[in-house]
Amino acid sequence: MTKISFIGGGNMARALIGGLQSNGYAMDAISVIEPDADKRQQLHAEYGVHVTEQLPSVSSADVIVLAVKPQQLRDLAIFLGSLLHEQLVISIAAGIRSQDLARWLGGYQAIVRVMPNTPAQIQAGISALYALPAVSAAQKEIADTIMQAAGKTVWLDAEQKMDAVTAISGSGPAYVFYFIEAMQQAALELGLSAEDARLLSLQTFAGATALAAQSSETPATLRAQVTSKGGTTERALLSMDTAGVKNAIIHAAHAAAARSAELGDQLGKE
Ligand SMILES: NC(=O)C1=CN([C@@H]2O[C@H](COP(=O)(O)OP(=O)(O)OC[C@H]3O[C@@H](n4cnc5c(N)ncnc54)[C@H](O)[C@@H]3O)[C@@H](O)[C@H]2O)C=CC1
Ligand SMILES: O=C(O)[C@@H]1CCC=N1
Repeated sequence: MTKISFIGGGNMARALIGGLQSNGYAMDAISVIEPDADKRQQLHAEYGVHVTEQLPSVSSADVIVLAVKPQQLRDLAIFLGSLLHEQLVISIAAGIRSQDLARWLGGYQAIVRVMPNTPAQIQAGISALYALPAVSAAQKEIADTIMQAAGKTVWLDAEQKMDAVTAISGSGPAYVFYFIEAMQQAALELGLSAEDARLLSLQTFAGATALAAQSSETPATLRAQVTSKGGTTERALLSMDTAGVKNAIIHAAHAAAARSAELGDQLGKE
């Protein structure tokens, strides 16, 4: 079993470990290096993974997943470089470009950059992957297998596309949760119980998403099928258009992509 060492045991590492566990991955092949003692204890209790605060323990891993904040990556990578010997390095940090990471690692090139998302924890994630040219086909296969335990994978032909991916699928779950929050609040205001508000809004999302995925019709056509002339949906959509909801969502995604590029520019300079 490929030994995986996560550096950083926060939200995204937990999501990926949860996905690996649900997929039957041996939890004793996974270790997590995390400075926060409470998080270490929780990870060990919940998943049975090895936990430590000692960075040198990565030496025994086959794959190292860098799961710290983008702002924490450079200092970590500078230490990590001397501990590497043929391991595959997977970075999930938003914005940080592979060549900047390679430079911080002292020229180490076996790097796959990945943008996962949190539905990974129930194997419903999607990850985009980009490999530096030095990464072998076998290493790409390993990265793909690990990320498939968390959901679907897509390989990018140009790293520049990571900014767009980050804005759509990386940050995207938060946009969907935001919409669900709004739907549930409206349901409560309209007099439904909390239980019904949750069930009705979540099943509506799940059903509409499944329909959009399975149907050959475009989302616009599916939307038109809900919208009776002079009816309730028409009134709701008019309200959304007047408030500029669609444009706000599009602008939000552009803002996220711009922030991803900005993180790469700012942090990559160092
Ligand atoms: N949360 C999300 O939805 C997604 C996050 N990402 C990326 O994943 C990375 C991690 O994000 P989160 O898990 O949300 O952050 P987080 O803050 O929950 O986790 C980061 C963890 O790294 C630990 N840490 C800090 N310095 C460390 C060091 N030197 N060695 C070992 N561990 C250290 C922290 O104690 C913390 O537990 C970020 O780079 C983010 O851009 C990517 C896709 C989605
Ligand atoms: O908000 C962030 O910066 C990270 C990257 C994508 C999702 N969470």
